[in-house]
Amino acid sequence: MNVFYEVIKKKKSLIVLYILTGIVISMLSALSIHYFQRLLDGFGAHALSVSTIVIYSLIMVASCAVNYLDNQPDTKIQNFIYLDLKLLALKKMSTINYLDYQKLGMGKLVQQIENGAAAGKNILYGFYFNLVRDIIPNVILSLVFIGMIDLRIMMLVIAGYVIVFFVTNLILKYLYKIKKSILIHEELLNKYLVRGLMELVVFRVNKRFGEELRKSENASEEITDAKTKMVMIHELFFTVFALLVILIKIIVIIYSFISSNLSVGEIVALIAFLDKAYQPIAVFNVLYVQYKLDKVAFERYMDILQLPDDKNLGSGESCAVIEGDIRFAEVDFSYEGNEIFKGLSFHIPPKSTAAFVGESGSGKSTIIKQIAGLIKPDGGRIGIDGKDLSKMNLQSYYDYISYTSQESPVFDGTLKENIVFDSIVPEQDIINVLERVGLKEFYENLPKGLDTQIGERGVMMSGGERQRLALARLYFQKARIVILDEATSAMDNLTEEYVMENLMEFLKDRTTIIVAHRLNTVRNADNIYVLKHGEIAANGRFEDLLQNSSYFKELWNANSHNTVAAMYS
Ligand SMILES: Nc1ncnc2c1ncn2[C@@H]1O[C@H](COP(=O)(O)OP(=O)(O)OP(=O)(O)O)[C@@H](O)[C@H]1O
Repeated sequence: MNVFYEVIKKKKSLIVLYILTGIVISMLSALSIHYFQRLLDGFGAHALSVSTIVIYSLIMVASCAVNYLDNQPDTKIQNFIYLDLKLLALKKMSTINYLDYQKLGMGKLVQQIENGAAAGKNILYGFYFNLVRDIIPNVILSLVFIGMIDLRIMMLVIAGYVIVFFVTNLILKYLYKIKKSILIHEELLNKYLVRGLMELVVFRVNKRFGEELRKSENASEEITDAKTKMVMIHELFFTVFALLVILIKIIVIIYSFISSNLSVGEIVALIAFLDKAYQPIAVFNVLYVQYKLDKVAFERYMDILQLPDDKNLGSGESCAVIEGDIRFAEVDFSYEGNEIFKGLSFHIPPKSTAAFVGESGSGKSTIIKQIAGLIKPDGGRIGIDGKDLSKMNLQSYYDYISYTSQESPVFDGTLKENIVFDSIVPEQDIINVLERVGLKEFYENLPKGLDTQIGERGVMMSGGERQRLALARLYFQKARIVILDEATSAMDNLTEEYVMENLMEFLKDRTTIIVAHRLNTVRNADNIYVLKHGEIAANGRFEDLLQNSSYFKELWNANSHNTVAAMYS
């Protein structure tokens, strides 16, 4: 599997060392039984040699030392496999086709990645590595040493293996079904959990928690029952297996007694080797069953990794957006057959401010995502500085655009880091910007000023403060095209007016695109596009629209505040 190769290739030498150490441990273990047999026979015959005692002791000491040293690669390998698989999922998110990403539910996705990474670790580390460095060497060495004592007993042991494999395959089919049900219910449970954590206020006030808890309890009961069933089936297998080994041991003892051609040392060694020959097979069976079941979880993880990438992220023409000229020419777009735009055309000249307004669902966000190259048109053309966006390399395009949404993330770090990241900027410049976004007072009240920790581990910020923090970042970016998607939605009118006035002044030589529900936000835009069901119902400056577009007036009046404002205008 390609994904395993991706993980392994980073730590090739560590893995080779780990496999070799495993083989050495198996050899030392077999040799220790062999020399123990020689010790016993030496005792019995009163002919114990010093060299046997010395070699036996050295084997035991070496075995202790290698077992201890083995912990280091062992711990490293199992952790990095698990974590690397998680990182691969994050890497996938950085290139995944946006529309496919939208279809993935967040809670389920997190659990799918969690289960998949754990399953991948079990498959690679728990199954393949165990097989190569432990199970195969132990089985081969035990059979060789048993064969050296008696070939017929070796054949009996091999016959036992066939029975074990037969039984294992029988139970596997049944376990598959149970495992799939566990995974589905675990993903569901996680979905409810994430939803409950993220929507606490909505769920509490709307009294949704009761229903969510009921569904979660059902899922949790299904998981518990299915897991218990799986353990019981596994344990039944072990019990049958232990009985089989006991039976073979009794046959060997009776056979040795009747034929009376084996020494006490040989019988003790045979019993020990029988355990060594079967123990890895028991382990193998558990691992094999687990491997097959883990494949179910791993396939679900691979489904995510195999989702298509946005092809424009890795290929296409590199570009330099100098002007910031945006042109939609006859753009068509549908979401799975549901038509959103048909022949949509408009032009946003460089260094102008364009705004998109309109009722919910009219297509504003879809246009923004198309300008950002996330959603591709089905027909028509989007031109940036005259070049076809669908032929551009988005990685180079993203050097020139910035996107700020209403959900402004606050990162774990200081106020300064949250604004300029790791750039070196004079503190006074940051303080000046904080004033322009109306956060001066907020900053002045912070215990350590710009070095105060905010976000998860520090000061919590209100929705409006977070949005102003996100806007402060814009003052330190050099994007030619700036997208503000409901970026001031959580601010009060006065604050918004102050912040936007400063920001528009700062952005006057860039192309700025604003999406807003509150029409006040876009009052000063050069061109306002009024969208209705995916079409441009009207466009122009604010005052002109108010006079000439009945639909815009309707939108303006719809807001209670605006209604009052309109009465006095
Ligand atoms: N991923 C999707 N799959 C299917 N339909 C979608 C998807 N995203 C949006 N839509 C539909 O496309 C239409 C336009 O959605 P869009 O998000 O662009 O509207 P909007 O004007 O930004 O709405 P709002 O103001 O509520 O954010 C809506 O009818 C919406 O239901």
